[in-house]
Amino acid sequence: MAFSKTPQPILSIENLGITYPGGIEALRSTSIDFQRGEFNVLLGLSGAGKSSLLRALNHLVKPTSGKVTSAEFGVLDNQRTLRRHRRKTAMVFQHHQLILRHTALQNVLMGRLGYHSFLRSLLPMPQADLELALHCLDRVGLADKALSRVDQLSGGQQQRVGIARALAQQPTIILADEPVASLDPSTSEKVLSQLKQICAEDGITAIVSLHQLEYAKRFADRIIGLANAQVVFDAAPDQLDDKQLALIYQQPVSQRKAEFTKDKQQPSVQQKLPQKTATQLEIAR
Ligand SMILES: Nc1ncnc2c1ncn2[C@@H]1O[C@H](COP(=O)(O)OP(=O)(O)OP(=O)(O)O)[C@@H](O)[C@H]1O
Repeated sequence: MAFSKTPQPILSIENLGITYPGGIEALRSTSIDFQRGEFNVLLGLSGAGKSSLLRALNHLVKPTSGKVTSAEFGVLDNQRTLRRHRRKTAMVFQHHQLILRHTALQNVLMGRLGYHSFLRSLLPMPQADLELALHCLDRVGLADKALSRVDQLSGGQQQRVGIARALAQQPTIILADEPVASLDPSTSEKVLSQLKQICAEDGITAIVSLHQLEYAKRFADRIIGLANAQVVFDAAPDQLDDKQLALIYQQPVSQRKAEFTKDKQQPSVQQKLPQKTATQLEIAR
């Protein structure tokens, strides 16, 4: 089940744990090496811990234990290292987080902000940044929309602007948190194909959380399955059989406990219903 390790991971987590205030454990002591240029998909039920893991990789969520190590910059344990790591680690979000009243080009230029001081970023962007931003829009097929306001673009086009903004960071890693969750199937496929192709061309490591098993199987080089805050599968998509799927899609422990308690202590909804209504429910099934 373990994924074969090559000597040079670009990003590693070691005994990483995330517990939110209130005691909710989103990730239990987890260690993973992410290899250069790989397209990784995090798969799991809602609440399994995908977003928490993804966001901990650039400390948008602060881990409560363990460490994240960038091959380029070292352990993320100080502001300087974190700033440098974040500059080369771009994010693509489910709701793209674009400024809707700005043009596509203005949004893509935001990807360059990490390369400038605060004062410099108040001035017009350098010509080289403008050219790079246009090139990034061109790569996602939206050069002709550079001067369109983002609120005039379709959902798929908006997500492609989000990808172009990520590319403008000239990243070595892209973290994408459910990038196609708001898109229809055909647009989702186009967006994921484009993301995968660009990452392959540029040698970018992608770590992408997805809900759709079929996309995970089709696009991932490696699938990391999470359930109940733990990695339960870590291998190439062709290793994913029914047994492994059952592990990934097992009911959350909290839900199982709640149902066990409910079964033991309380009559089921059907038991509580008058006999006639319960029979009608049975028939309606
Ligand atoms: N900010 C937070 N504060 C408290 N608990 C949180 C917070 N964010 C997430 N959680 C909890 O942590 C657990 C893991 O959540 P997470 O969002 O990482 O899962 P997920 O697999 O990404 O789910 P989804 O697919 O629905 O986005 C869940 O029980 C969730 O309720």
